[in-house]
Amino acid sequence: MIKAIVTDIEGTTSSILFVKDVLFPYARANLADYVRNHADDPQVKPLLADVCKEAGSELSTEQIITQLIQWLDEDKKVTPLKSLQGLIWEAGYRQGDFKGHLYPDAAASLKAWKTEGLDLYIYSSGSVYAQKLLFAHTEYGDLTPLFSGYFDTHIGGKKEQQSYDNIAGQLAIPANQLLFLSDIKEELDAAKAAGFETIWLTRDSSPDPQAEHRQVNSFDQIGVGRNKTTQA
Ligand SMILES: CSCCC(=O)C(=O)COP(=O)(O)O
Ligand SMILES: [Mg+2]
Repeated sequence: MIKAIVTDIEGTTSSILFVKDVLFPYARANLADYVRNHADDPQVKPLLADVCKEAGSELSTEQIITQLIQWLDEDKKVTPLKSLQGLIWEAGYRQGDFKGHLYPDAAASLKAWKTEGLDLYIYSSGSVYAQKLLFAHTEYGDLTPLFSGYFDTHIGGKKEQQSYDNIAGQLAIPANQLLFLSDIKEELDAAKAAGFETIWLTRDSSPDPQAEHRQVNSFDQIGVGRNKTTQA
């Protein structure tokens, strides 16, 4: 019996194009000015120090900016970059430049599952701050009350089994009572190795007949909750 659902964002609850064509370009366009203007802020300074640690050398502010832009262009899931992106997106959400994208089927199912008593969690490479911003500013209003918690790369990388062991440990729920939803097979493989139930959101792509994960193209097909099972 599934007690809680842990879901990925990009490609799962929300469109990849929203992240690639709206969020990432907005962060890229504003990153240099943001870092220059906030380099000494207490919440930014340690992130810039983490960039140097991650890069393995002392960098000037301008070199830090160049390094961050390189990681952003390569879509590297480096924790200080993800934290800075969240801080930069805040202005975009607050000014109404964009809203957090959510597939209609994801919004409806998340609401229904919560009503049925399932606990819902997010696990994304985007920072917890960025996750909360996205769900607080959707076409469906503020959906943050649906979620009982959020995980980002501070718990570990999404393709590592240990991260899912850590999540199950923090939630104090046996892994076989947790369902993980993602669009990325390697993330699902890691979750399955930790004992999670898994479902692969294939959305518009063709199913993979070899995969060990149940595949659906919409949240409507998932069918968990009271008197339901995760089996196809
Ligand atoms: C919090 S939304 C921004 C998503 C993001 O920055 C990202 O890297 C996508 O990661 P995900 O783990 O949701 O695929
Ligand atoms: Mg994803």
